[in-house]
Amino acid sequence: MRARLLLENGTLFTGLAFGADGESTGEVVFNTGITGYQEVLSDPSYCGQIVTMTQPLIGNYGITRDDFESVAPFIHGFVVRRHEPVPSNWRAEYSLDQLLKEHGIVGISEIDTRMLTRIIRHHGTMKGILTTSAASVEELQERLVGSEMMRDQVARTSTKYTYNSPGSKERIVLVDFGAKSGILRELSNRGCDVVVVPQDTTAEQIRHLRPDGILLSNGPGDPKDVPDAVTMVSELLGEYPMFGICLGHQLFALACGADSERLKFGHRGGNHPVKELATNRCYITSQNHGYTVNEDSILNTELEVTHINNNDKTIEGLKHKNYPAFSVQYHPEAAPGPQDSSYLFDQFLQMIADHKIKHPAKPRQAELAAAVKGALQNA
Ligand SMILES: NC(=O)CC[C@H](N)C(=O)O
Repeated sequence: MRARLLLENGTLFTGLAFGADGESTGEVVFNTGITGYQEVLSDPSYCGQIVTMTQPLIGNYGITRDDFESVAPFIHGFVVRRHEPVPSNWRAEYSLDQLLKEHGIVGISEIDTRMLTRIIRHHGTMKGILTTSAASVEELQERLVGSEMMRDQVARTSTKYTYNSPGSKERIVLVDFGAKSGILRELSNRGCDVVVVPQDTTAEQIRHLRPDGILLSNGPGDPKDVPDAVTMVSELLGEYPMFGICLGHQLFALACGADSERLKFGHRGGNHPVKELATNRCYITSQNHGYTVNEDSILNTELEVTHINNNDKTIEGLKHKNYPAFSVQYHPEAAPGPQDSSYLFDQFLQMIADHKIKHPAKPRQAELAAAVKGALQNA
């Protein structure tokens, strides 16, 4: 069966359909990972996007329950050069085609994904419509023009309820803006007592959880679409050690008074070189983002740039000059991609340990102690 992808600039790709029948619109982006299509499909940060894999052979190792990065995929379409319907892998439980069918996601194969990627690199990311319908190109164009880009992806992908993943060590409040499971996995592997909270949790509600540290997760969309989260971060800054990942990094920057902007075509893949400025060392990182922190906007803040992208020199890491808080634009939890940056989770836990030495009594406990002492003296 035929599927078609029409871009905002008028380019039409005709290929073979796989996955679900139907039609969807979204921002068309590309990912350069050679493996990891399952993690890409299930990364909530792709919510509302039509994803193209530049690796030409996709589906050959199938789908495994253990490799999901969220319970369900949120992408709006999947574009590949060649779709392999029969997986060949002992871990495969079912096929890519089945996964897309189960979740109503339209796939298209047998199109020139190299050409599509070059168009996106040249023009920048743009909207597209992916369909298995027989509609005329004019009809598709009309629907594409009339379609709105999503603005509420964080609310769609975040947990609705607070839940606990118990551990015996530090209590980390993980604010879920559309978090990949890998973040929770990294914290749990280190024995942390993780409390995952919804994206609209207030600073006061987080204080009631008595955290040792706060982790701001990755997530989809424009960081400026979640202003209440920026307020929450600014209220808790300095009070608790904080670590921001991807969207969390952008929210941390906005909370410190910096600005964010859209990248022409974003960074998506497992091969992005990032330079750590303190050591001049280069890390190959896993990335998936379309926005970045504006460099000039850092100047009037208390932020310091710690990492830059070696390809386009954009900001990849920040730290607060006076508070225990830092962030990275890339994915230390990998999944998919290189695991070289997982040490950042250890760095976060070390920051929490140092903070505890400097602030042995939590402000609230100190307040309580002072109140009790006052009450005893007056008695
Ligand atoms: N993976 C992420 O957290 C992405 C952050 C943000 N949605 C962006 O595209 O820049």
